[in-house]
Amino acid sequence: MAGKPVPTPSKNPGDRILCIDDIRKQALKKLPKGVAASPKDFINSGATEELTIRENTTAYNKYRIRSRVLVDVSKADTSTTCFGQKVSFPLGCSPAGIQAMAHPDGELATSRACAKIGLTMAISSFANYGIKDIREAGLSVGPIKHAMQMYTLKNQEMEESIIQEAEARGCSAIFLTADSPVLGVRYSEWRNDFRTPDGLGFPILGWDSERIRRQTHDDSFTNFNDDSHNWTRDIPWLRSVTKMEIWIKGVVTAEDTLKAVEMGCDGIVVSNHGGRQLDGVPATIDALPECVAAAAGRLRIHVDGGIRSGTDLFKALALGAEYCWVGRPTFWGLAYNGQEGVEMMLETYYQEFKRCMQLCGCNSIKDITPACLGVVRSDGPLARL
Ligand SMILES: Cc1cc2nc3c(=O)[nH]c(=O)nc-3n(C[C@H](O)[C@H](O)[C@H](O)COP(=O)(O)O)c2cc1C
Ligand SMILES: O=C(O)C(=O)c1ccccc1
Repeated sequence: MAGKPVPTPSKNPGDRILCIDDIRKQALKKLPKGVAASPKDFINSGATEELTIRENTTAYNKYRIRSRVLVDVSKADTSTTCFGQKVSFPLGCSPAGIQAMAHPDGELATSRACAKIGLTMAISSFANYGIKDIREAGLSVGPIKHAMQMYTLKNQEMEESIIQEAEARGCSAIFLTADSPVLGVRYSEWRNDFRTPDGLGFPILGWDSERIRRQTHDDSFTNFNDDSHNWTRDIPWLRSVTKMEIWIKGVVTAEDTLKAVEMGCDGIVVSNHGGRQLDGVPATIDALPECVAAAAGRLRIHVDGGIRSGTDLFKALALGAEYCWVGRPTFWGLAYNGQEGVEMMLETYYQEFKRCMQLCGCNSIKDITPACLGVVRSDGPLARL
């Protein structure tokens, strides 16, 4: 359970894991080298100039924390709820495909780690393990909620059967990834002719390794995802086939937040796919406030992209997100040390987040409000939000 730091395996003080970037550095040493088609590049890179990837992280730096002092924070409580279940703090593992390229246990390890720390996980349609196995792996450790990530597929029968399987196995929500009618323009992936490493399948889709290896990542996307996806056709259809919550992942504007409200969605994940789809879209922390304002409490709002510390998490909550997700750090944790590495990654966020709350004088998640932040201006004092 969150609260106890996970012991650092390395005896070498220089290798001690103290922050997320330490885990990333250790992971890079472990991920297969190979210059071509390297999973390392695939995980860390994104679309064209990678402006959005960089801004996802750096945009957090313009906020400063208006910390309040002399508050009794001895009983500060980081817990909240996600999909109706108590979680130890507001963080989960974003849906991210092909986790077995970072560690053979892949999504099973991530599910166990999330359950151990008391958090939620989203399952990618492109997971290397089946929904049943991922659910059972987590549930064998403790109560855990899962969201099932979906794309609108050209093959609607297949889409429906995946949704039914997810519901039957006890998933709580659909995350409909809406930012990917086609894959982004990815120089690194294309130059490297990235293909899923040999031996890994996508059981949720019924694809074996041989089939996957025949095509590039880009081709499999193009052949598979329906670029005629749209709000008015797809959301009512989803509602008609499932009782799970329906969330739209990939929203970065007030206009689309209003669309999601209009279509009766349960929530949105403010996300730019970790800067892997359309380069030049805003950092998610910069898009969040307009989405929060447009929603006006009518749907739930989560966010992912570039969150690399407990302080980033705190800032996202202060700006109106209810829950945050991380993508690449899961791969780094897996590559570093499988399930234990993901636990260490999640614990690192937990420790930083709890201390940030305490040092800011916050005793509960509801104490984290816009009043906790200011914006740095070049020409004057800190501006309040
Ligand atoms: C290697 C990799 C695979 C991903 N696979 C998926 C996926 O299958 N479905 C999806 O909706 N998003 C996918 N994403 C995007 C993540 O869900 C998430 O939006 C993003 O990674 C968050 O940004 P961060 O990596 O900066 O935390 C993937 C991201 C990465 C890095
Ligand atoms: O590359 C991605 O961003 C992505 O969404 C994905 C989808 C399927 C498998 C691996 C990654």
